[in-house]
Amino acid sequence: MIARVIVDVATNQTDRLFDYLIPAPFIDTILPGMRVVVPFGPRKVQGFVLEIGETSEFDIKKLKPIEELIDVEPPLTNELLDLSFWVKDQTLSFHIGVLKVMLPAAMRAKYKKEVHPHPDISIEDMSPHLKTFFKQHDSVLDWDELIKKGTDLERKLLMEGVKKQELRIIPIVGTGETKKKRNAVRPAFSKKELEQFKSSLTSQAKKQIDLVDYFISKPTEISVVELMETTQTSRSTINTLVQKGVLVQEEVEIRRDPYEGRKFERTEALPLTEEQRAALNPILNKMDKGEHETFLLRGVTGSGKTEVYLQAIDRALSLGKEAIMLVPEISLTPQMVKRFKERFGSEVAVLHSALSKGEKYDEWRRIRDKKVRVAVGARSAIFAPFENIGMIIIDEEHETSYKQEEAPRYHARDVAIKRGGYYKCPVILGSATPSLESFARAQKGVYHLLTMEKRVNNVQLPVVNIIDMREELKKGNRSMFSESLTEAMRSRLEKKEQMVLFLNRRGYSTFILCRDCGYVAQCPHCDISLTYHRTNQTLQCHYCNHIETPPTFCPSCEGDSIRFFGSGTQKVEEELQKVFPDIRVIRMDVDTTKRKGSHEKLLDRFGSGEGDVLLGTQMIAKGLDFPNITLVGILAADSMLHIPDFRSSERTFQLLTQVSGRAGRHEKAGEVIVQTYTPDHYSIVDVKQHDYVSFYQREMQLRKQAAYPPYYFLTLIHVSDTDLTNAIRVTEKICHYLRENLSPTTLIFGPAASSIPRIKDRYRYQCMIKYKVEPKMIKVLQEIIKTYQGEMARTDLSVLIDTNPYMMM
Ligand SMILES: Nc1ncnc2c1ncn2[C@@H]1O[C@H](COP(=O)(O)OP(=O)(O)OP(=O)(O)O)[C@@H](O)[C@H]1O
Ligand SMILES: [Zn+2]
Ligand SMILES: [Zn+2]
Repeated sequence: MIARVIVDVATNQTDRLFDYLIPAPFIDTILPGMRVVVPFGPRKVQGFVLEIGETSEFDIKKLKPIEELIDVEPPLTNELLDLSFWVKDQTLSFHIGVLKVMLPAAMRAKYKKEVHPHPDISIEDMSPHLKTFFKQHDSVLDWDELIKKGTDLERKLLMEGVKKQELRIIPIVGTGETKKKRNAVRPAFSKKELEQFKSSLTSQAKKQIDLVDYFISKPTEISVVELMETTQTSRSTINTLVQKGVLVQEEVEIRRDPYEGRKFERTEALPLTEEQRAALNPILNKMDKGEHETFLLRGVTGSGKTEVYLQAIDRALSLGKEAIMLVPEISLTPQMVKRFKERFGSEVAVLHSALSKGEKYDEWRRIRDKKVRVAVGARSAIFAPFENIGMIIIDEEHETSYKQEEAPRYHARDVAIKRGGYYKCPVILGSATPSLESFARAQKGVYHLLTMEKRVNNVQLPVVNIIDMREELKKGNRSMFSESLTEAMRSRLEKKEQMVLFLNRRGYSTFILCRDCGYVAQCPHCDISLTYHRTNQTLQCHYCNHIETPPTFCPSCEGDSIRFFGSGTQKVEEELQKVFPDIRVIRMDVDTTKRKGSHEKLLDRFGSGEGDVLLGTQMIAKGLDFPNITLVGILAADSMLHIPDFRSSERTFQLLTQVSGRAGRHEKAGEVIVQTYTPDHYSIVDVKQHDYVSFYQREMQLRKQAAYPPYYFLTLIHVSDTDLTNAIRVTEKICHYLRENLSPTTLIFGPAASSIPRIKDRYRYQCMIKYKVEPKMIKVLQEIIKTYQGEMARTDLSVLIDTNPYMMM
């Protein structure tokens, strides 16, 4: 017997199946989808078994045997193995990279496996040899040890035990951060004793008193870190009380189910509005018939798309099937997760990047073991290893985070549709602002278009006012808030209503500039200006992490007119405090949400009314559904328009619409104030009118003129090298080769310097291909990779191909 294996060595020469002999003990147990250890040249490497066969095209005598089975049950299903071939071709990736991206990160490393008697079987009922085996060993047995040390017969018997379900193998996957424990303290005294102790303290021991007070009101265990946070005390104060015997310190296990112990009230399906019903029916119809179709659900913000998703998933479950729900990372908020947990309870697994490796593995395991039937997660959840999928949903389908920006450069939307075809189930792409590609496909009838134009309960869409900031300047208002916005904020503060202030992070960061000579601090390794970070007063490069201290004198003219420009969220917060000294600001940006769970805490605080303003970046644009928000202010609406990317208008329109959508979602009417320097730009005007279709039509005109998607397909080839001339030379050669080999209707642009011509001391060039039909495309691109493979391995040259680019820089 032969196993065909993809080995974990990513070069072009290895990107194919290698044949290995299956040693006798593994013959009955080995299955496609399992990982193995195999000899490869002088090394031992991991690999995935993709096929098992009787014969090899190669000389059997020269084949080497598999050394080890890493998995006892295959982590990848047959369908995912098939899918991996397709993904690798579509994205021009190494096969091994695709297989690995389908598994949770914790499984990319080796892990321990414990052997236990199967819980459904008593040792007495086991086959005789296993019985004696367990009688001899009463401690926990390590699977790999047993396999390594055992005789061939013993190995075979063990394998059979697993197959016959007499044994159970429990993988012990480390969390990566391994420590699963934390320090906690609890009071050793009763409430009365605590009070007595408190009275024995002098008033100098203020911090100790604070701690004692805390435990008088809350006599339960709390982690040391949390205690320090809530009581604003130090570890040493806590230690003092531990030494005095007032508190007991102990190590407690951190539970890996992040939602364990949390109670979710079950919700029932809501009676649908007419529009929701009209959207849901055709989807249910397809599901009942067991047919695949891709639906594009365009529903304005607050139209109740989520309820449609929930009921579609519900139908899949009642048909005995499973469902995958994708949400962009940033809108995978606790609020969002809650809505799914409340409806489907313990049927839901959640996969997102805020989980630790171990937690992610546990959730993934629950899917693979069929313990849950709904997977909610960000991009990679599209590979959830279900085997009977009835529904796949991609919320906010226009989000570019569904495209992975490193190899394998897959788009979750394409994978979703591929899997939907395999399982003959519907796929819903939902958005208030669909991508142009998807809407164009819906217009052509490739996707089935469903529309919801009204908000639930006839709530009105917010009134959008556009403020021309050039006029403000003329009036002499130099602050970052226009008069209208200041007035609107004042009135919300009076009415005790809440507001959201949005600052676009991208293209709008703080930099330093010399007012005399125009010097801007630049990264010495990248052609990009450095960003000023207020918190630790440094200049940082966001591309290579270079850090330096800001100059006090201009390095160029030696003048002292160095100023900080632009406005980050911190700056906005300071300005807000100046105008409204009592305003309570909850700021959400990369700095305030670094710690795990802080995102949730900030939103909870805002939800419970502890803040007047939620101030933030992209992070607050989506998914928020708070009834008391009646004002949304957008500070620099056009900052993204100037990014050199053909999608910049589309992104501006999408983002502004999403942020606006946070206002007035319930009883209270909403207002949006958009501050801009380009009030006449259609992507801003159409936001005011809530007119997606108008925006779509104008943008399509421009895309047509400029030959961009959806009229053309794009492929971008990035060439970079520390050696400038070589980067140019290689790009020239590639362009030449493409011109020779692709059809005459295909447009080839390049070589051109990238819009950031240098990053980390590497010079960057591009070649862009625009095409309509190009059957030879994949072959030609594979040829290019092959040509430069060797040079890339030996030198600093890098040639990257992106067959569906979203980052044009
Ligand atoms: N049929 C219904 N009856 C009553 N309330 C509903 C119904 N459907 C949805 N809702 C409520 O309406 C509000 C808006 O719905 P939801 O958040 O699903 O909208 P959405 O279309 O997903 O919006 P967005 O794109 O802005 O996130 C929610 O509070 C939801 O609970
Ligand atoms: Zn200067
Ligand atoms: Zn840099």
